Amino acid sequence: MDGKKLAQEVKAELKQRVEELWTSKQIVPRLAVILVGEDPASQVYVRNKRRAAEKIGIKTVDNLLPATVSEADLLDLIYEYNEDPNIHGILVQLPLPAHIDEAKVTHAILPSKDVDGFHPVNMGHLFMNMPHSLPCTPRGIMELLAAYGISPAGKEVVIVGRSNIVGRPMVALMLNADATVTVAHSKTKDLRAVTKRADILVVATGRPEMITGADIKPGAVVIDVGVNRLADGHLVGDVQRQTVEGVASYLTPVPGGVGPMTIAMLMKQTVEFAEKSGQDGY
Ligand SMILES: NC(=O)C1=CN([C@@H]2O[C@H](COP(=O)(O)OP(=O)(O)OC[C@H]3O[C@@H](n4cnc5c(N)ncnc54)[C@H](OP(=O)(O)O)[C@@H]3O)[C@@H](O)[C@H]2O)C=CC1
Ligand SMILES: Nc1nc(=O)c2c([nH]1)NC[C@@H]1CN(c3ccc(C(=O)N[C@@H](CCC(=O)O)C(=O)O)cc3)C=[N+]21
Ligand SMILES: [Mg+2]
Repeated sequence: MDGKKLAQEVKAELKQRVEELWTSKQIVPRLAVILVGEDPASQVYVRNKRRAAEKIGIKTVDNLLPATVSEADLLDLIYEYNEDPNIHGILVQLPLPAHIDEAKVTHAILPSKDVDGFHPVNMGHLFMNMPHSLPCTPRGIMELLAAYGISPAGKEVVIVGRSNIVGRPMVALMLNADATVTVAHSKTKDLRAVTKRADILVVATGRPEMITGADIKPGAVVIDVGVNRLADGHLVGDVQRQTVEGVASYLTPVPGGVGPMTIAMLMKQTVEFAEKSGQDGY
């Protein structure tokens, strides 16, 4: 499944919507990105986001804060963006340094500007199938499946991983799409027995190539969320491509699968918020 190609198509459509927003309302979508510390992987994401935004016509306001920044100063920056009517989306790159409370920061972002969909209000709405903001990675996966004509309705969907960023919101989106959902994690007994049931398997563990061909039902659709940088600089997923390829009907590559879709969905959410600005919010 070619996430890179689909992401290009999504971004081309967004570019048109951004032009229309300017013509009709003289609004430029603006996204504030906050990165704390100098984690090299995070810097790559921030750079990719900035590049995608530039192409579409979204303005990004990048804040690269030192790892030593205080929680109070970080919160103050968020409050400023909450108040600023020209900022439509706020994203704080996770994980944060240990001295900063991630929950406190996530909860400080105004739900109406929460492009990641991580605020408990947005997460709650999502689980009740009344979403305001959709987490980018799971949403990108749903759009990939749709583009390939794969409907989760009535299917056995197994999600490996239960993080707030990927696994949990993925559960909600799959349930909202009428799948029968099973969630596996590090305490799951006999993981293979569980993954082998899946018609659609979503893997988000951060364990390089942990899922192999022996873990898959023949013909399954396999979505690899993992992005693991090996010591030799090589990028691999959580799924072992060589052994899974021959067993699965579809597999998302790493790189070029879920990653580019995540960025495209971040752009989409920002444009949607800009389009809604001035309307009844929260
Ligand atoms: N492509 C993209 O857009 C994105 C990619 N990623 C990538 O996806 C991966 C996962 O990210 P994230 O969800 O943030 O990771 P977390 O570390 O937050 O969560 C990992 C989850 O996997 C579970 N897990 C870990 N080891 C095993 C195991 N051996 N068997 C079964 N379950 C296991 C954990 O279980 P437990 O809860 O019990 O600890 C946990 O729920 C990473 O590689 C990350 O880089 C993440 C976000 C976006
Ligand atoms: N608040 C927050 N929101 C996030 O969405 C978020 C986050 N924090 N912290 C980190 C994870 C990870 N993540 C990725 C996004 C894009 C790629 C991506 O574009 N990957 C490319 C290649 C990247 C490369 O070459 O390194 C690909 O898979 O083809 C990867 C990973 C978003 N995350
Ligand atoms: Mg922390």
